[in-house]
Amino acid sequence: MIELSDVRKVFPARRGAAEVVAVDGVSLSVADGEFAGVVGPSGSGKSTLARLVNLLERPTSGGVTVDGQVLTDLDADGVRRARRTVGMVFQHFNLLDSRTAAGNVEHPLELAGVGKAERRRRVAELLDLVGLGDRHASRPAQLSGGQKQRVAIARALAARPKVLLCDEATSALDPTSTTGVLDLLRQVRTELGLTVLLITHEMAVVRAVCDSAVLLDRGRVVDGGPLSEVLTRPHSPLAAQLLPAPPVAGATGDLIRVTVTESAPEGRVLRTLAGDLGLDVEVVGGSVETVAGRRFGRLLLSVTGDDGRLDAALHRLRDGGSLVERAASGDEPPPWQEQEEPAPEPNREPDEPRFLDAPDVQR
Ligand SMILES: Nc1ncnc2c1ncn2[C@@H]1O[C@H](COP(=O)(O)OP(=O)(O)OP(=O)(O)O)[C@@H](O)[C@H]1O
Repeated sequence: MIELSDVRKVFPARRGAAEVVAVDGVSLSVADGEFAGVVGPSGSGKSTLARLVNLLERPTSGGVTVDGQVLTDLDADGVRRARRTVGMVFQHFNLLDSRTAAGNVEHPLELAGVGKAERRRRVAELLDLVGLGDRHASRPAQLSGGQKQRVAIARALAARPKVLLCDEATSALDPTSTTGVLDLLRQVRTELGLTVLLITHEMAVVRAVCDSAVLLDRGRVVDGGPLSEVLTRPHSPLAAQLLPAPPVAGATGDLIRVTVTESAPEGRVLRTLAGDLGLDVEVVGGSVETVAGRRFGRLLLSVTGDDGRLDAALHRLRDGGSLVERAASGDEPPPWQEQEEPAPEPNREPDEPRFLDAPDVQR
């Protein structure tokens, strides 16, 4: 379990630059076995937050507890020992080029003083686990990006950690390798009972693997929770990023956006509007995604009928558990969408479409 309580990290002013409050009073709890995401715009404090969890950065104030141990109470030696319970995977793999795949995985075991026979056994087991049982002798330069990240994951698991921190672990990978690495992370989470904290700017990654997520903005948590709750929460800026909504530009008529879920699926929504209430309904746009293993989607519907029947329709859908909003072509994106985006890196997937959240979301 990971527990952050009111954690702040202030980088002091240096060489004429002002001090930076990178993390500003974050409290966060990730349960044992949970796969949690941290998202937010560039500079919002995601990487700093990850580094606070294993005390690569010491918080300026606040407490960090991992697997029941209050890391912020430990001295430097204690922190070094406790850090073994936290594995870390980075965007650019951070492998030693001079060592083979096996040598890289063996490295933390050497540092921990594990005997040679045990090291060999463990390295073989780990490389098998990540699907590289036949690449022991390959050097990083001979491996693809996805394979390098698999070696890095094996290395992070060498000391049998309880927690795995992944900082943009798939951001340098092509889509196929990304899928393979995410599948592997889910697999090791389940097989080894790990708790995973995954930092990413890619909403598709959160949708694919996370059970929960928090949205950071300027060092603060501005939204978060289990994804199934977030996606049905009115006004949720995190839901707005997670589920692409169809743009309203160019659409005409009375427009409504409906969030569909497994308990209020699109078929039922359309039947209610067209069948029960006899409205003319046109699907203008929309998408349905699998998020946290369940189906969620947002539809933009153009509905024609008199005002009374339209109001009745909105009530009927809300009573049936759907999140419904009226949409208008003048919808403005909320302020958090206007912040500067990170510069795209090579091989990054194109930015996800963004959901334009209307201010009148109601159940
Ligand atoms: N060692 C440091 N010294 C001074 N400022 C720092 C340091 N590390 C990070 N910062 C600042 O703290 C803020 C948060 O940075 P951080 O890297 O945690 O953000 P991020 O959300 O991970 O950004 P990105 O998505 O671009 O990687 C930024 O303003 C950054 O410039």
